[in-house]
Amino acid sequence: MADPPASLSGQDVGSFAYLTIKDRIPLILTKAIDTLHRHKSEFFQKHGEEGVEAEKKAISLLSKLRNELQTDKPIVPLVEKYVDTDIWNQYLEYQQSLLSESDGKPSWYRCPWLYVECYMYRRIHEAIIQSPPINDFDVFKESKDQNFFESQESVIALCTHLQELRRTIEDLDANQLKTQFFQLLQISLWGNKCDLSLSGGESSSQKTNVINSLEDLKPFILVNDMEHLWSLLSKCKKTREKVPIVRVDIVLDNSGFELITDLVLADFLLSSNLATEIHFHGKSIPWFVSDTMIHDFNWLIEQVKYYDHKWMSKCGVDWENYIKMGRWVYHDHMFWTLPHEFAAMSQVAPDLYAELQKACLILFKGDLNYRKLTGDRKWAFSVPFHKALSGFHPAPLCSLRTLKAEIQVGLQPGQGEQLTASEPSWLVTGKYGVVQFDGPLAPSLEVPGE
Ligand SMILES: O=P(O)(O)OC[C@@]1(O)O[C@H](CO)[C@@H](O)[C@@H]1O
Ligand SMILES: [Mn+2]
Repeated sequence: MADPPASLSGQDVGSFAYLTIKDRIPLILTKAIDTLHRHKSEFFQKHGEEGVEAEKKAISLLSKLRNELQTDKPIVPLVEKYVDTDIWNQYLEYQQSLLSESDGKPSWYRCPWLYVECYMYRRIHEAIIQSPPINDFDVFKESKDQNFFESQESVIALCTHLQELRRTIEDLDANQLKTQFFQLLQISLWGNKCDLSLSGGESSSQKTNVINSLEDLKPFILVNDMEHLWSLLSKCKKTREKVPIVRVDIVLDNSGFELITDLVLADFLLSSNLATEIHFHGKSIPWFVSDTMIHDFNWLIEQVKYYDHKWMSKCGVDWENYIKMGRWVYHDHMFWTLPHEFAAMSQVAPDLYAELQKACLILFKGDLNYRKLTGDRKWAFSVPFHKALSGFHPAPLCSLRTLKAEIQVGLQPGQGEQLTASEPSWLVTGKYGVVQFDGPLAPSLEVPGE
């Protein structure tokens, strides 16, 4: 099999990767430092002088990181013992092995963008765990919570919509159910626009009622495989006597409004009997500013449950019950916060790969997951999604992604080039999206070993 294309990297001056490393990541680091500053009195109240010293230490570590990045210093090994420290340092050695003598050391602009961006977030985590007693502080928690509070109107509308849907769901025929399914898939897709790492931490909450704008947004869905998802889940539903469990896994992305859209979709999948259990996969450390951790997941459900709105609090009560009954299960494997492309998962995290193989369908939310599914490489726009997955296929899978990086595959011949000509920023603003499926080929088309 031919070598895959080169990785996106900061070596391409002017590229989105280059601009992210040069401008956006230092801004995110500065905001993290500011957040620590603003919590100084809280740290003092909680921990006395020790808390203030810890804040100072974390800030100096983050400032050092920012300087390394802004002066393109060599990437340095992690030093604090943690569950994944050795894996990260082995990965750095692997990056070194890819460079020739003359290339020099792995550095911020020389290494793949995917690696250095993930590494940056892991270094933020190292700075915090090196600063006890504030070693469990989430520098992004405030902005994740703020995104939820600023999206209240849309959350109320969505929860009301879901409860109305649940009241009538028994009377819907297959076509009506499909229509509702497609609507909630699109709402989950567009919920992905609310991403703080794109906005550099600036607010990106959902201000308008997204349900009313689905028709207007439809032309911006470049790949729409929703029919595949419907036929897959309908088939699973029909074979329930033989296969009683229909499991859908959702690899989460951002907390706040996007997470609400994912929980609403997950509730519908159970209420419609299209699935019998939902498994969510979140991050185990603060990641890409807005990505969901267990404390965000639990906090959000608590907020919804105690919100002073009848239908919203009904959703929160239902969602808490799904978790208690084991119909919703939350996982946070450390693989999701490693730098590896997903094609490496079966080698690096065989337990996670085996877990995902239990699913009838895996939904991958967001842009970073898409970058890892396709290896963040310079594929031609018309390369088939299956090929770009480079053998990653634990189960039928679908990416729900708004485009925020210069990578897109599975387009029609000429479709990408046409967009580049008419709208040069189409790959990176989040304005366009895909619902892109990779499932079992029809048996006659399956070519062994391809
Ligand atoms: O995975 P998400 O939350 O959809 O988006 C994450 C992300 O798009 O934010 C940054 C914006 O440049 C990218 O580096 C990264 O891929
Ligand atoms: Mn994200």
